[in-house]
Amino acid sequence: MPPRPAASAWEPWLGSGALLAALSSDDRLVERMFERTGGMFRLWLPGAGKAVMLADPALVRDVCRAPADVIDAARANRVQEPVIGRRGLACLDGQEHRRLRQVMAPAVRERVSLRLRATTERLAQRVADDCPLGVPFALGPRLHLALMEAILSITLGLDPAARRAWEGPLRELFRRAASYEISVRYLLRQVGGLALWPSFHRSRNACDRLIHDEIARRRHHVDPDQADGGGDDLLGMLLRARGDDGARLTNEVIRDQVMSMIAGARTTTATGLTWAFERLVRHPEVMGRLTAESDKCAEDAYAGAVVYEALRVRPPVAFFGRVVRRPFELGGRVLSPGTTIVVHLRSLHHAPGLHPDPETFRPERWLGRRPGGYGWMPFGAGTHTCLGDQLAIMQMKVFLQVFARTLDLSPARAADEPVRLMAISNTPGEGCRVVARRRAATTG
Ligand code: HEM
Repeated sequence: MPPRPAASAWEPWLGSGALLAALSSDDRLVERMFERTGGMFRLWLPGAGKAVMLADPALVRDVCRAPADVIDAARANRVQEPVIGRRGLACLDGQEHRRLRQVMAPAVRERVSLRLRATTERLAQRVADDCPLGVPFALGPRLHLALMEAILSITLGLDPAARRAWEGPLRELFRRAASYEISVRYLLRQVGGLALWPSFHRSRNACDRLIHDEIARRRHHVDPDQADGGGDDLLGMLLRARGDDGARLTNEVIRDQVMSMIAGARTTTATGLTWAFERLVRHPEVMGRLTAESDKCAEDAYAGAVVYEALRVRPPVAFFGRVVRRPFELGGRVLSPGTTIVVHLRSLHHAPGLHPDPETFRPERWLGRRPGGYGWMPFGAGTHTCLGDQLAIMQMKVFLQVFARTLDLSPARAADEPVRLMAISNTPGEGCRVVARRRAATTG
């Protein structure tokens, strides 16, 4: 990043304008603000007040390394509280947060290489086989449905028949939670903007009833003191877990973690995968190399590199946030308590001097090395880093390889799909419109 120019009185106004423009789907102004200000600018965030937006890796590192009594890693996530609940993982801090992460991690981290991989392969093959042939269609919505199915199975072990009862209420709840209405209501929460929202509460209650019925059914039928009593999905692990005092988790705490997992996984991996295909179909040489590797079935190094690169050039989550607890010096400025720090991931990943030729989609840059440090952080960083990172990477690699083995994909239109900011997701404007043809080698 170039040296930071002196702060101007106009900066928060310009910064807020740039964010507004980004929310109405043009984030070029955000990039221009970063160019003007050397990777950090001030703005006002609706509902949160004073804020700075960051894209300078050195400053992001300073924020991520700051001690917990200076930077609050959970407070910025409270905007998720209406859905994931007060005790949802992202809203917690300290000992309670650490303990719950330890309980939940095995469901999505340690099992990733075993049974989940085979299940993911079967799911990806079904989705690839169901794609229409020879006509343009949007691949994204199909990936979203498939990955929702996956997370419901990992979290609650739901089979297809049981899943049908959950899909409607969850869709309804998340439709409201991702709408602009929730931002306005969050802004007005002090005067009852969220409390006085009957349709939202009806949707949430419908989901809560399903979760509590499932908890009750498991508690009744299985002995959670057995090694795999309660099931080997996330819910089973939560039912068997005990707190430091030896007591079991309450139904409310379990409900909040189930919702945290579904909310965390619901669109993120599918959006990342949709972007990976959007990039691949516009880079036939990359697709060719992925296909050659996938045909061998034994390796996935190149598929991994494609995933890392897609998450770099088009991170599905647009930002993550932290809040200042005590006066904090950052890049020559002192941020006062209560200031929200927003890390803008796409600009960070394109910061000058970080990745050579940053605009180019080139998976080769990741061959023989894993991303690390503060210049690649699609999953955030520190104590609140994404719990599903390894699961998401595995799912993306498997889908890419199965699709490459099964179909020839080409873009339905030549131009890149625009990046649309929806809530905090960067989504492909057309949902990745492609034309699929069955690969000659794989037919019959
Ligand atoms: C490509 C896919 C994904 C991306 C890009 C992504 C991104 C993120 C980001 C940026 C955060 C915030 C991290 C921070 O504040 O430092 C986060 C948190 C979280 N994610 Fe993901 N995520 C993905 C997939 C998943 C999946 C599949 C799951 C569930 C299995 C999941 C569950 C969570 C949870 C529970 C948290 C909160 C962790 C905590 O606060 O301790 N995510 N994710």
